[in-house]
Amino acid sequence: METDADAGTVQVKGLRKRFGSVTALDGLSFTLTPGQVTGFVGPNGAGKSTTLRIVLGLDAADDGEALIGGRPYRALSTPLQEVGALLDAGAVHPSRRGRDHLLWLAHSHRIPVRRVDEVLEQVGLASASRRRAGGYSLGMRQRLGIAAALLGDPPVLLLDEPVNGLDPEGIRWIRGFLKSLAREGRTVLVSSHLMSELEDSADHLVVIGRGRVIADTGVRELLAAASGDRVALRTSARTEAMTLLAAAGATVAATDRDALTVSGVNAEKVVQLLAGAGVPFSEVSAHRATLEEAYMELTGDALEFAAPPVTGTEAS
Ligand SMILES: Nc1ncnc2c1ncn2[C@@H]1O[C@H](COP(=O)(O)OP(=O)(O)OP(=O)(O)O)[C@@H](O)[C@H]1O
Repeated sequence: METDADAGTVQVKGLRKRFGSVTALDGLSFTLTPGQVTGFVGPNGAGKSTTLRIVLGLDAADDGEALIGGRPYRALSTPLQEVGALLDAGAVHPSRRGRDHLLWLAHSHRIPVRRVDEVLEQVGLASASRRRAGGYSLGMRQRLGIAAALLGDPPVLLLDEPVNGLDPEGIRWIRGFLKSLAREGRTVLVSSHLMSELEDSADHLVVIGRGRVIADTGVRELLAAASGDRVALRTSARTEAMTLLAAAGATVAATDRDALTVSGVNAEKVVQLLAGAGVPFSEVSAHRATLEEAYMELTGDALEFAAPPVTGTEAS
């Protein structure tokens, strides 16, 4: 990897792009920093692929610019060593063997052949590397695509929907792998239209909708804000607990036969009140929102294809 401090920084500045009457990008700006997995999230059609294509010099912006290590993609002298990308895992010719595909890439970019075997090993494809790509499963094609992105040992990795179509084992593998790449100090961007896919892997999120940034935030901060002061409570005496907590000024909602969500009173106070009144309980914990909940709260109706909100008791 390069040691240049700026090599891993990706800057997207005021990108605009129209396709006929469709505004795909409407003044999009964000910066990616090294050492983090950034989730690039938005519903279908939000503009994720268009952004990545522009960053990678495959499409031209109408306005604005995208810089990798301070330079536009076309100005990079050794692009594969500066940015690795996975855009379309199906792009490998089916009759080509996995290893040959990487060898061809390595030769054409003056990358040493030993890197081919290193990356095949790294993505867990070494034993299947002499098979033709046409016989690969989707998961194996994704791994080959990631191997190609890693070939030049770049400080920046941009992966468009790498989890798409993977089985649970493949998803688990990719999450851990992306995190380990970020821990090595690389800048990792992974796009997805499903927030749940980024649970446990993203450190930072850039959420977009209709070609604009809706949120640019740390995952921890987002979850803390979405979790609010809600407390989850498990009790076999639901009615008594509800009456007691409501009398103390809390707002209480039943979420299950023996579970309540309490807001307006913190966990410590809930324990104090229940214990003081002799109401039995088996669990009191600060409610931790899921990334999906936080996302819905954040984006609300900003999303083009959001489902109508579920209200009242249906939400439980
Ligand atoms: N080559 C093109 N010609 C016309 N319209 C396009 C083209 N590429 C993208 N668009 C439109 O631009 C908008 C943004 O598309 P884009 O593919 O960037 O979204 P996305 O967030 O990647 O969506 P998905 O999750 O479905 O991949 C959409 O309305 C799309 O239909």
